[in-house]
Amino acid sequence: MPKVLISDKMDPKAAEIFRARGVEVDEITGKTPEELKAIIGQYDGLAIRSSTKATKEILEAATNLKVIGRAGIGVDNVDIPAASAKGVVVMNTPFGNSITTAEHAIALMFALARQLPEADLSTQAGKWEKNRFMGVELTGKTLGLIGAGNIGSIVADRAQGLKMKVVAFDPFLTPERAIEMGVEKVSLDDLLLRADFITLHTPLTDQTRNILSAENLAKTKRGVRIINCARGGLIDEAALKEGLESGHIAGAALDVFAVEPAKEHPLFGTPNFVSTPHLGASTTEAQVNVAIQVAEQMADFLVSGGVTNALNMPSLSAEEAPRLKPYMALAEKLGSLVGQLAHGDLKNIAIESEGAAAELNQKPIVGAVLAGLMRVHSDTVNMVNAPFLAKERGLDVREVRHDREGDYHTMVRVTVGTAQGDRSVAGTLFGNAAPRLVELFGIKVEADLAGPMLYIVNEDAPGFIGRLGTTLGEAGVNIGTFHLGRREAGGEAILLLSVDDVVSEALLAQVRALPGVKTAMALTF
Ligand SMILES: NC(=O)C1=CN([C@@H]2O[C@H](COP(=O)(O)OP(=O)(O)OC[C@H]3O[C@@H](n4cnc5c(N)ncnc54)[C@H](O)[C@@H]3O)[C@@H](O)[C@H]2O)C=CC1
Ligand SMILES: O=C(O)CCC(=O)C(=O)O
Repeated sequence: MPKVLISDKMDPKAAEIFRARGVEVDEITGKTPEELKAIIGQYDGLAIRSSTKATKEILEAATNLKVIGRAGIGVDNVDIPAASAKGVVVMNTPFGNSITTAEHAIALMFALARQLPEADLSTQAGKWEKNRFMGVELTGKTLGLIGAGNIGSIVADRAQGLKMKVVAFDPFLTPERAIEMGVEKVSLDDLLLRADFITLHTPLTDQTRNILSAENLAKTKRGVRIINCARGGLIDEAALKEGLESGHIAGAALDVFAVEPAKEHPLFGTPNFVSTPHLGASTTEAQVNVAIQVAEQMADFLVSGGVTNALNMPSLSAEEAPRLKPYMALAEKLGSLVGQLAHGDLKNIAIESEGAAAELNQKPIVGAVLAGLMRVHSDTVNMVNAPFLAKERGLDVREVRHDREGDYHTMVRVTVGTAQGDRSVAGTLFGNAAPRLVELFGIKVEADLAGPMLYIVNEDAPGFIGRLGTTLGEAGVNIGTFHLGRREAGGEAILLLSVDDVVSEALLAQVRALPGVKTAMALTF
């Protein structure tokens, strides 16, 4: 009988479902990492919320673990690469607590607009300070939404009900979806300039970390009020404190902090600062939803092998799995490559298969391309929800099978439509197993897409490779593999290098300054 550990406080429905499905369950919360390490080896499944950190060290000790189920959305407390490397499936429940979290953002917006926490404290202290608390109306104000996904779109809907004007910054929000949501799609600078209230609803990624930096906070309207129910780390907390103290920022409400639990914090006691202890998902309804969902998904997987809402594994039947697996690895890498390289709004995407690939079920291949593409911007995207999210966001997805066989016995090509025109990448499988890039933006180049990489476009000229090698070598960066392609002799050339460590911004700047370099970007796979 499979055995699951519930290591964070979860609605009792989860344990009920596990037992009813024939899964043995222990509920042991509040363990230190060392204590968890000592017991995790007994379990096939680990059901968590946000307190348990499923780190590499814990996973190393998890000798029997097959699945981690997150009763919630964010999986930043799970080391997904380490779990994948161990073959542990990571699942989340992407929609169960969205309404509740959106409502918390709205509640905090009201708390700021009417200084509810301070007014409550003062009134209960017997002060009756009617003249001290002068609020602002929400009606007619502009709400700036950073991140317009599941939760952001519910916040937008509720804010419109309050007669607010909603402007949104989200690189994946298509103009069509913005119209459908009734929001105005704007640049971040425009949002900062115009918003009376700003609310954040993005995951924490390299692109969103510190999105409200000191510099960006300084661009906001005087009197702005800021709400964060997404992830700590999106706002520069020291700059936020300065803004509140100077009066430039009229109020800030944080449900999440860069370091949690935040039992002490420089922001505590700052005027017009409101905080809650990561309560965004804490309603009875949301907790019942996510507990039921996570237990059902994990039990399905442990008892019958069914996969739903996995972040590191496609949904697959047992027969298709072995043939499709390498194709999905290829598809995800190609999606990730175009996601990292193509700039601006993507309007459409075509996934073409030819040769042996065209004979397979295309859905998992398409799902893997979309997951790779969108995971660049949101770590909550998975194979299952990627096609749905693409549709919701108005991304036109085309799936084409070609009967013909070209230069390769099997090939997958991904083409995205951008404002600069179509951008296409293609790959094959070597030995029917190893994913290989074979074409990038019209240039033939063969490469493994793995680990940290460096992408360079340069003018094909003698001496360049030597200069590049010297620059990387002097910075202590070891080159693993080196792949080269060019349109024609003396024309545009592409270099794809795998490197042992992620290339820093400072080193990228040095590479960009080399003669003949047109583009240099760090990529990760
Ligand atoms: N406080 C709490 O208890 C809870 C917090 N959350 C957090 O809320 C956040 C949002 O969750 P969902 O809406 O479900 O996720 P989602 O994946 O549906 O939406 C995230 C949105 O952020 C956008 N985005 C990605 N990079 C961006 C960038 N650089 N700039 C602007 N937008 C960007 C994406 O395109 C996407 O539309 C997550 O971080 C999640 O962990 C979720 C539930 C409860
Ligand atoms: O489980 C919780 O209380 C936190 C929820 C959360 O942050 C999430 O679902 O991303």
